[in-house]
Amino acid sequence: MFERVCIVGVGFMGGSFALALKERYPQCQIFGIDINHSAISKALELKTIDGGSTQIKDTLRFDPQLVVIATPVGTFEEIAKALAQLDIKCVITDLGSVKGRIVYMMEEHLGGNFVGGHPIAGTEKSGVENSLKDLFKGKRCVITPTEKTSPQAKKMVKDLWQSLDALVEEMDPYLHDYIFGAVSHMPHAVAFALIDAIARLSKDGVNLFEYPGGGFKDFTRIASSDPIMWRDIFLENAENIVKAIEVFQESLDTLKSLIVSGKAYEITQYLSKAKELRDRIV
Ligand SMILES: NC(=O)C1=CN([C@@H]2O[C@H](COP(=O)(O)OP(=O)(O)OC[C@H]3O[C@@H](n4cnc5c(N)ncnc54)[C@H](O)[C@@H]3O)[C@@H](O)[C@H]2O)C=CC1
Ligand SMILES: O=C(O)C(=O)Cc1ccc(O)cc1
Repeated sequence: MFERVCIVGVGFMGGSFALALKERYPQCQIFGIDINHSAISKALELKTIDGGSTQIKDTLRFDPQLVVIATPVGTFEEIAKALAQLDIKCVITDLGSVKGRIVYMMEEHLGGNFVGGHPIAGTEKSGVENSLKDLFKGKRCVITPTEKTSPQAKKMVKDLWQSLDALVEEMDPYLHDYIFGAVSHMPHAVAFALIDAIARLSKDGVNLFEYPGGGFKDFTRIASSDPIMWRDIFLENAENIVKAIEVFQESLDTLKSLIVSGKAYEITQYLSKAKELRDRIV
């Protein structure tokens, strides 16, 4: 089914997508584009890609059936403009964590052949050397077609994700940003901020980072995530994230007041409700 696929951004996600494609379609040739020369050489060395270039114009030479954009979301507009200038006619999709405005902007440049995508699968690691071939298996993948999306392009992207054993769900681009602003982006902001707080609570020669137990490590693993990727997500989905942070601050303030006033019963109620909701997550 797939013979030539081009991946723009050969990092953790682009590399994982390449490995998953290769496993499913062993005959598929994968060409990587990355502004960072060392990403291309590592990917070639690991045989994650079959060819590569630091120049997006080389996409044309490869004549792909599909282009997958896997760079930080802040780079999407310049990449869409470059692909539009090359007059690329194939289907184009992406793996970015923010959709909303971005999807409509990409469509302005690329037309109905663009289909927004977001696999809800990842880790705190970045770089092609950390790529995982089974990353998408059994994981949700949101696609965000609009009224402008070509039905054939949508079908190609949907079928591809299903063939990689992902669980595809279609969603409005702005609803996507509300949901993932709350369940993914805000918790990452909280994890980064928690580390900042612990740094500021360390004092008089006491380095609090020497003492964490498993809970702290579990909770803050995602604060090891790539700063550029997360800067771009925070800026691109700012409105939803700021609202979610405000709601979180209210929840924290409620708990804080219960602690300050020593209301043991109410604290138990608050914690029991949170535990019950958390225990329901599969
Ligand atoms: N890391 C994760 O767990 C997940 C990430 N995503 C999304 O996937 C995308 C990629 O993330 P990662 O692979 O984790 O990042 P990464 O940092 O591992 O890889 C990004 C790659 O893009 C390259 N790049 C940056 N600007 C470029 C440009 N203008 N042209 C060509 N290449 C460029 C970088 O050199 C790097 O190799 C992001 O949009 C992110 O929001 C989505 C789901 C999960
Ligand atoms: O590391 C984790 O647990 C993540 O939550 C990874 C992740 C990061 C960004 C996404 O858009 C989707 C998944």
